[in-house]
Amino acid sequence: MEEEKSKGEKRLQVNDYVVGSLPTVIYIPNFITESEQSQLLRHIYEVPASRWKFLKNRRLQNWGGVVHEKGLLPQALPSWLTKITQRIGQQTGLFPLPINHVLINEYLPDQGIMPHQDGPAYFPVVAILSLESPITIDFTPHPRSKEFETPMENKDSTLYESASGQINSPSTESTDSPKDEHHQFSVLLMPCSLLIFKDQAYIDYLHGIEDSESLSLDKVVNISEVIKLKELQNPCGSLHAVTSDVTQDIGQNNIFQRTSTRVSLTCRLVLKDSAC
Ligand SMILES: O=C(O)CCC(=O)C(=O)O
Ligand SMILES: [Fe+2]
Repeated sequence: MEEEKSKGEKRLQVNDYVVGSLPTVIYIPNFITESEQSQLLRHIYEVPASRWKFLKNRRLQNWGGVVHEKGLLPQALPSWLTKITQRIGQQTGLFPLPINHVLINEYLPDQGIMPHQDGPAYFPVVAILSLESPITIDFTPHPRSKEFETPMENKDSTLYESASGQINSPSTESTDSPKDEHHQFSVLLMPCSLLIFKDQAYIDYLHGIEDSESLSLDKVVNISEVIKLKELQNPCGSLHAVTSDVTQDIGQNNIFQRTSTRVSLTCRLVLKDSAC
């Protein structure tokens, strides 16, 4: 992989990591090592219990300050987080300023996050680091893409907005069908991986995780990760079938059963600092 040096960190050629048909969805496997994952998890679970905010179907920690319409009421990120956010900034080169906001979401196997947009408070690039267990994140064209809508009604919007401190535009639970079913896709997020989505994927798509213990691999665009997952689930299984006919194998067994907790770090940049 072609790489160049940038401020002590190797700059990745992010275009080499584009998955699916949108050029603005980037998936980097093994962005951190397993030992870095363990260190992060240790920090996450060592914080005082009061750091956790409980939502209807998951809990989260908010780091960096409170996000509201006027911008961010900033609070410095702890060093165990800046270690990783600086690396994301330097290796991807996709953030014009240091990442200043991190949400840590914890999902039990039957928990997810409803389809939503992250909204205009953030610079339109999101980096999501996945820890502990795999999950699929689904992208759906916004029913009214191109224009930013405010929420009308949704399952957990009140809790989500107040407790997470972010300005979100969750899906409206409307019966509108997406503009083009064929443009729905999923990305399989393995532990230690980094997902980045930006621009069109940020603005014209909703993203979400089903609150179900069974996740479909049908629409996954990063197929090589599906193969890895199947190897993990069935190390002595029919590997030859996987390598000889990937599509057929995925078609035969395309449900992934979640059995353990997943933790994610959503790393973003709030451009407006409301303290200024
Ligand atoms: O946990 C994830 O992968 C998604 C989190 C997310 O979409 C958010 O925090 O806005
Ligand atoms: Fe999000």
